[in-house]
Amino acid sequence: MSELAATATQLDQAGRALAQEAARYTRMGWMRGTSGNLSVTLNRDPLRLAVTASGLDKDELTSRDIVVVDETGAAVPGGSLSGRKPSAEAGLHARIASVTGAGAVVHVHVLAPVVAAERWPAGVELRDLEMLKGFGRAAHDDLVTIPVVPNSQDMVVLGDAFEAGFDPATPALIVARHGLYVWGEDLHSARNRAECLEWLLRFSLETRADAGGQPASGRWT
Ligand SMILES: CSCCC(=O)C(=O)COP(=O)(O)O
Ligand SMILES: [Zn+2]
Repeated sequence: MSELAATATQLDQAGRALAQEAARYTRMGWMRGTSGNLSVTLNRDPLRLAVTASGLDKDELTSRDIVVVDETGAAVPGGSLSGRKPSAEAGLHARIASVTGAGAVVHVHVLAPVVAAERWPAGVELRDLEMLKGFGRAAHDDLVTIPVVPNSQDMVVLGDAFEAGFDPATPALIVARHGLYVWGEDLHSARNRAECLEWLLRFSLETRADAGGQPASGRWT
């Protein structure tokens, strides 16, 4: 295997999957403008990810608009068929994949997590909701806390903050005033988790009194 630690076929498959998934998130309104980025793990040792290229409209990616990066998020030699740069956030993708063993990492600029982090900057607490099952947790779990870290342009700073608060049972991270990271064994699993978590966060914002929401009866809060 080459320095890329991936065959041309693997790269083509990864590129198609990432482009298709990014277009789907754009249609959902979760990758507005050029926001958001996605990655899949190609190889564990050495760590190699295929990550979306930087600064592109994520609705218009082709299978060539991906870059192979190493464990620091740096492009490996010959890692881009299109000569593009990796996502500015590739370093955090690589850190998450390294620490969690995830097969895919999704970063979206969906609104609810960012608003929730404004309300609960120490972490967003969720409990007793059926949708927690779709997030890989039991609905009856006492408490699930989605960690929140301050935004930074330095992916090492963000990675250190993520790792400091990492709980293996919670496959998500909110970056304050920025967006949401969710991971899973593949893109499909990460998307399911992201969709369920977005629902959970919207529910919290709309029903918790400490977010200015309207509890229906008070019985469940
Ligand atoms: C308006 S997007 C600002 C950059 C960002 O947060 C993002 O998710 C997209 O960055 P990339 O380098 O992956 O295009
Ligand atoms: Zn972002």
